[in-house]
Amino acid sequence: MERNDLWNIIKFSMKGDLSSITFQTFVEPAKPLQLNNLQMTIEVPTKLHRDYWENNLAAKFTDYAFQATNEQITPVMITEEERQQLTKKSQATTGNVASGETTAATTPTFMRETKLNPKYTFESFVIGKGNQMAHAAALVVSEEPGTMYNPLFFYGGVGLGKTHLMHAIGNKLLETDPSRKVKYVTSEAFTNDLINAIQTGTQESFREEYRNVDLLLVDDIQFFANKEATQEEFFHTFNALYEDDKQIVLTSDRLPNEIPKLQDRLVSRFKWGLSVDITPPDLETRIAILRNKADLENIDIPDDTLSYIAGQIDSNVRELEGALARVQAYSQLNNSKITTSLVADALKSLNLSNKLSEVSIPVIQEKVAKYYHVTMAELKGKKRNKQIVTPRQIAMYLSRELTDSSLPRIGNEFGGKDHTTVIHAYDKIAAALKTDPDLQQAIGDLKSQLKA
Ligand SMILES: Nc1ncnc2c1ncn2[C@@H]1O[C@H](COP(=O)(O)OP(=O)(O)OP(=O)(O)O)[C@@H](O)[C@H]1O
Repeated sequence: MERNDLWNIIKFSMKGDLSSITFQTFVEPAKPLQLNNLQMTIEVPTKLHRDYWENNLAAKFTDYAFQATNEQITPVMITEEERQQLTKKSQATTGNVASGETTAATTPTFMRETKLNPKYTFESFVIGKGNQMAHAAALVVSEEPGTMYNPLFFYGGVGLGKTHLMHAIGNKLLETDPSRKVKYVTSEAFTNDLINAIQTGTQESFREEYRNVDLLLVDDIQFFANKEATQEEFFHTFNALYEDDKQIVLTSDRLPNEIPKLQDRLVSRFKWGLSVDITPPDLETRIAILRNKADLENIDIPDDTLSYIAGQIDSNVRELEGALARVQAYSQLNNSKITTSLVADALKSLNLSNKLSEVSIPVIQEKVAKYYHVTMAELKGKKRNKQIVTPRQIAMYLSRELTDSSLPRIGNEFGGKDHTTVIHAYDKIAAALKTDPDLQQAIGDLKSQLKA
């Protein structure tokens, strides 16, 4: 989630929770500066504000952030004056931005304790077609680290569960044997740690810290792109761990050979183990993920409403969870039960997805069904008689024209049809439209009804 989106959600929650004077005094003037490594740096006007935040608001912040993102995000408070001093200092040295890490630079950053998210476990991970193999490989690695798949490399788009699986491996390993040393870092944190070690002459401790672990988890290694010194150091870290049969797990948004300027020797090492991709969840898995999450959080929500959310958001799981958190907040605020119409309102007013301001596929289906006097079930069904096939094809055509849903998603909304069926329907109607005045009339009528 973007920094400002998250901040707005937290502010919104705090507003409902604090007295209006407290809110105006302490929350209103605070400014989120940066969201990085599970820390949000927040600027406040004075030391008094900072102290108040640290003593009274930080815990609330973390709770609300967790509700919205499922991640343990800590606020790092900084006064305006401190920020100005840091900016001056960093301009004079490396051009580093003011961040929580800079303010806390008294101990080397790499000595920070690894924080695994306790909620990211195998139990809370929903298995579907797109992540089945990744899940199985992760489980094997957590049971027998350093033996079968080393390194284990997950790749795939954002918010699809790569970090979740990584933490699950760490959590499971520690549960089985709490004496094991597990280190989780993002590739950016690895780079920052290295820079910090070089600046403070503590490379030896850096190496000790990274090379004496049983399990090293490095997230988002696509950010190693173009970073020569980091790659060099990581190469040696990798070799030391590998030779010692220690487990390495890596994630990236793409395959190693697609990461720009990643040294060949790293690319080839990353291929020694197992690379598994994670693909976006299908509708059923999205519904299962939402159901799982709703049950975990004790959110009372009917099945058809969950299906509605899952139908609206097909990009990634993070957005899906974000939508559920927004819906929950919206229902609490309005003091009403969660229903499909409340969800439609909640998602629209929070402007979660542009698609929602457009016509949706179910609405198109309803209008077409009514226009041609067929039922919704017939429209989504398999019957092949002309009185039903034509309206079905028209509805598919309009879904493609008027929404930006993908072909597979349109197919899904029509009772799980293949995307090639949607293409065929679209082409057929588009061709007929050139010559058939009745069809032109019908499509014109339907479009104007849908836009009304
Ligand atoms: N299959 C799943 N079951 C349950 N929760 C899931 C699943 N997949 C993803 N999630 C949840 O979705 C959110 C985003 O997942 P995660 O952070 O692991 O994504 P990612 O692939 O690492 O993305 P990024 O590349 O942006 O770091 C997390 O809260 C995670 O728990």
